[in-house]
Amino acid sequence: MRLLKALVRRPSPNHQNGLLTHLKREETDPALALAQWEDYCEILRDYTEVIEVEPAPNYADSVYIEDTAFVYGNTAVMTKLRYPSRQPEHAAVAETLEGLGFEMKRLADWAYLEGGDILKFDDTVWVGLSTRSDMEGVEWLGKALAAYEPTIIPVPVQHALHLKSAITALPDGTFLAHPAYAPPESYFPGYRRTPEFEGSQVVLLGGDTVLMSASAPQTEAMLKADGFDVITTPMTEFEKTEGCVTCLSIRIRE
Ligand SMILES: NC(=O)NCCC[C@H](N)C(=O)O
Repeated sequence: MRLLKALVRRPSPNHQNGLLTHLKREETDPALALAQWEDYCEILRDYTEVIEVEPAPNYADSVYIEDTAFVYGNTAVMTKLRYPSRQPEHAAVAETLEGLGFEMKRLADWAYLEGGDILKFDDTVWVGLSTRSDMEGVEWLGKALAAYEPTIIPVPVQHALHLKSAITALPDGTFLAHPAYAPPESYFPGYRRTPEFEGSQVVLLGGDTVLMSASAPQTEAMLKADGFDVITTPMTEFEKTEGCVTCLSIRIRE
């Protein structure tokens, strides 16, 4: 589970016009978004090698690089983004992953799957059936990863954009979820309930250290009391277009 590399992509100057599913549009500050992205990258750099994929300034949501690909072992699965406005984001990410030596897999044209819907912990992969990902996507992911024989569990997602908007794993194998947004508890081996929605989204940096949004101070206090090392970073400009700490990077783990 050691973090080896993280791929990131600079925000588009047009980031504020990104897709919205659950939120109303709010003005974002492009300079602040860039500063928040740089802070995020700086934190990742303390823990791993950070690789910047060629920017895609014409694509408003391109900073949310997690949605474009999923890496498991030596395989990189290029996902299939639901909306045409996001589909051109794939090309440079695929090129970067191919250049890193990954075996590349692609989904069938008719399948949909976004990286924000894929939650991996040890040998299990939970896949959200949200408005963005479907059962065809789950099946193609299973085919792409067949050599590794992971357990793949499709999970209904009704109240959040992606599975990982509502639930993420902690280093000890428990899960963090906000009760109002999370999928049914029966799909996971137990939840820690977060007081704030943004508190359910963490990135594992190694050991007991997790990175989370500064928008969830009560969850931060809860995790610290539970013995985790918590690093927070401001994410307000990305939260306005339904992004979070997970979607700003593709993590490559051992
Ligand atoms: N993995 C993620 O949580 N991605 C966030 C994507 C937000 C973007 N505005 C979208 O709706 O596609």
